[in-house]
Amino acid sequence: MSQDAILSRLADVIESRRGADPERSYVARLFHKGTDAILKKVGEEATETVMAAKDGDAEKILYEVADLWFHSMVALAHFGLRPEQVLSELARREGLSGLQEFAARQSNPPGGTAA
Ligand SMILES: N=c1c2ncn([C@@H]3O[C@H](COP(=O)(O)OP(=O)(O)OP(=O)(O)O)[C@@H](O)[C@H]3O)c2ncn1[C@@H]1O[C@H](COP(=O)(O)O)[C@@H](O)[C@H]1O
Repeated sequence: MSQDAILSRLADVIESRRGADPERSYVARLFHKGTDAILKKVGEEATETVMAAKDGDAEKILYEVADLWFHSMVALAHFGLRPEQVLSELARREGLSGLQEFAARQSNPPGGTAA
């Protein structure tokens, strides 16, 4: 199966678990537990990614980043957001120097007021 649309397909599956039986679905269980549990998993997987990277273990890094992306997608769904919106944001940044983007953020921070 093509990998091109994996994020969209996975987001659809995650969305379909809303209201599903927490005994039969890991995603439904996370939704059922709520915001703090979902965000705790994102934090844990981020930490496990850092630990794998410190070990320099390529296979483990890929495994942990997959866990991190997956739990980040559950968090996105929890807040009514889609991975396509993240991809659009990355596309918007494409070709824009990270330094230019940083300067733009200072004068127009996302969801905040300028410093
Ligand atoms: N991609 C994933 C995926 N990646 C990781 N995980 C689960 O995320 C959990 C990771 O937790 P940890 O690594 O911390 O291990 P753990 O000790 O078992 O978890 P905790 O007890 O610490 O919470 C494990 O239970 C993994 O099985 C995932 N669970 C589901 N998916 C996808 O989501 C779909 C829907 O899943 P269900 O809702 O379970 O049907 C699946 O078909 C998959 O495509």
